[in-house]
Amino acid sequence: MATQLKNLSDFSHTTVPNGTAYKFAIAVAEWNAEITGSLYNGALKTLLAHGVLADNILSIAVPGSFELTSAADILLNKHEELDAVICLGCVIQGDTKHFDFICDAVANGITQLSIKHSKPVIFGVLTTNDLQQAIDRAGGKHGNKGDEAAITALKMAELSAIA
Ligand SMILES: Nc1c(NC[C@H](O)[C@H](O)[C@H](O)CO)[nH]c(=O)[nH]c1=O
Ligand SMILES: CC(=O)[C@@H](O)COP(=O)(O)O
Repeated sequence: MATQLKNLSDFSHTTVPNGTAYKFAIAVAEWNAEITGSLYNGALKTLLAHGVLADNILSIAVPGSFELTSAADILLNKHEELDAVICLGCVIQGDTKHFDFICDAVANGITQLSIKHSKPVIFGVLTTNDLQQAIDRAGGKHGNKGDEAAITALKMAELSAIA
């Protein structure tokens, strides 16, 4: 499994841009809140640790991961100054195919949104078979996907600035 080869929180501080000049939004799904809360805390801590000003981080909650795409679209339409939007969620397989539809909708929706706005929209959504896999990736043995999402946002904001 790829994550077993790379800890989600493993990154070199020397390769992460300083975020003082950048403005970010974080959209967090309320489903599986004990997991998404950990993802959010990881992302926030990582942004602040790399110089992002607290006043330059706009955070909102949405009911579920399916709503992350529309929330990011609303944020990008209303706040043109944003350099990137981080979308955080946790989708856990249930008894039906609902999992597949949500995961596909969010992944494809976020991808299309990033292209529509020419702004980085970061896919920080766990899509796991069970709760333990989510725990392992939200500050557990495989690190925190919120950290990874924040690092990605910083790198993409820098890329957008220098490209
Ligand atoms: N089962 C999970 C959901 N389901 C809710 C959807 O995301 C959505 O809010 C609903 O279908 C109404 O549009 N959401 C998660 O984030 N994680 C899940 O495991
Ligand atoms: C991903 C989901 O929506 C899922 O948790 C819902 O569970 P079920 O498929 O058993 O209805």
